[in-house]
Amino acid sequence: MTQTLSEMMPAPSAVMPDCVVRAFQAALAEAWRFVGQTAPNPAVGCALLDEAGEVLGVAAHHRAGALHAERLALEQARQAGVLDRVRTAVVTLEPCNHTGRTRPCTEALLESPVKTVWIGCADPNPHVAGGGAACLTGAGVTVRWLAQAPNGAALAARCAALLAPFAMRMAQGRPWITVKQALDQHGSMVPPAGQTTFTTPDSLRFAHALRRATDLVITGTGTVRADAPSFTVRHVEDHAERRRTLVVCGQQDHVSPHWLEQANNRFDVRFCPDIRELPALLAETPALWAMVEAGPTLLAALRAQDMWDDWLTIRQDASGADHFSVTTRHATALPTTPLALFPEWARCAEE
Ligand SMILES: NC(=O)C1=CN([C@@H]2O[C@H](COP(=O)(O)OP(=O)(O)OC[C@H]3O[C@@H](n4cnc5c(N)ncnc54)[C@H](OP(=O)(O)O)[C@@H]3O)[C@@H](O)[C@H]2O)C=CC1
Ligand SMILES: Nc1c(N[C@@H]2O[C@H](COP(=O)(O)O)[C@@H](O)[C@H]2O)[nH]c(=O)[nH]c1=O
Repeated sequence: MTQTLSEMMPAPSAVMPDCVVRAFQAALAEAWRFVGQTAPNPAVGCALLDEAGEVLGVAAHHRAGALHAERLALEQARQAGVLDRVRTAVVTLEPCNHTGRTRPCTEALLESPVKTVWIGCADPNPHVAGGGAACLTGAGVTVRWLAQAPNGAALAARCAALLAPFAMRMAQGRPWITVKQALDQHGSMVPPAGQTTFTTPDSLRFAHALRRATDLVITGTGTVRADAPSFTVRHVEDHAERRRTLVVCGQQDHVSPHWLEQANNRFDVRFCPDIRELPALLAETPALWAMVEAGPTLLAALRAQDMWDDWLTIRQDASGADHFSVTTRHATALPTTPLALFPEWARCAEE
């Protein structure tokens, strides 16, 4: 018997209902609050819905060793007395199916009344890839991939942006590297005498939010000598209880012992005399996302070695206003840069 073309085509993927769109937005927003605190684990968000599509709860993974987003969301639903009503789970990352620091999330979902799981991104961890979705499907749960929904591309890109630092770690064994470069109206990076910065208060808040979201700062001895920088998060709130790493490129005896003593109180300080050794040094740290705050000499060296993933330029015009632009080195294009998760993203344009 011959089949018609439409009979041979797979059934079209389900359109994502509005309630699932809202649930993904809520899960992404909750996960974003913990970006910079979860390393070596990825930031993940989860939302739970009832039969009618009402969001019953939202949770995120807070830090390595704490409950995964799915387990925390289910536990919160149990405590709120609404666990019996849960029918759909929306997760930014494929639920895990292995026992690491915690038990598999697939187990928790299968023990719950969840019938459908919407997944934002596949797990890029080569040791566990594919296991979570297959396990759920095998147990009779309906699994829907965001990217396959006809209206899912934009949210799938946001989930990929959230996951990009972890995905880089899995693919290349090093953190995602974001360069932040401030230029004055003449194209110079050097601040006026007596200052370490010259960008607007809004831009400084953005820069400090980027510090908060990243796990590691890369700088050069030239910047340390010129600015004695603190690299602390001051212009935005920072509740994170974690110790970040500071990598200083250059010779240790080129920085003052006093600055180094203060830096050691705040950071795990590492020196990198040759940036060809930087990938190996970064691989030794648990960092997912690194931020470069360095002067023109080190930036030129990083560019020459292709040692960056996205490059954020904050350029001041003659009126003192700042303009943001982002270049990415990856063919996957802008939406997958983790910078896309910042509320300020709308200010950025591709160069
Ligand atoms: N506008 C902005 O966004 C920023 C501006 N600045 C400004 O930049 C100025 C400082 O710039 P600059 O002197 O260029 O300082 P850098 O921060 O670029 O540090 C330069 C040092 O980095 C080290 N370095 C360079 N290349 C390599 C390499 N391939 N491997 C390992 N180490 C390397 C060398 O250290 P060594 O000599 O010890 O070997 C070099 O002297 C200051 O005025 C500061 O305020 C700084 C940060 C951001
Ligand atoms: N000049 C410049 C920046 N410069 C970066 O900020 C560092 C100072 O940080 P801190 O010691 O924490 O105040 C400085 O050494 C350099 O790395 N950053 C910006 O957002 N805008 C700016 O205009």
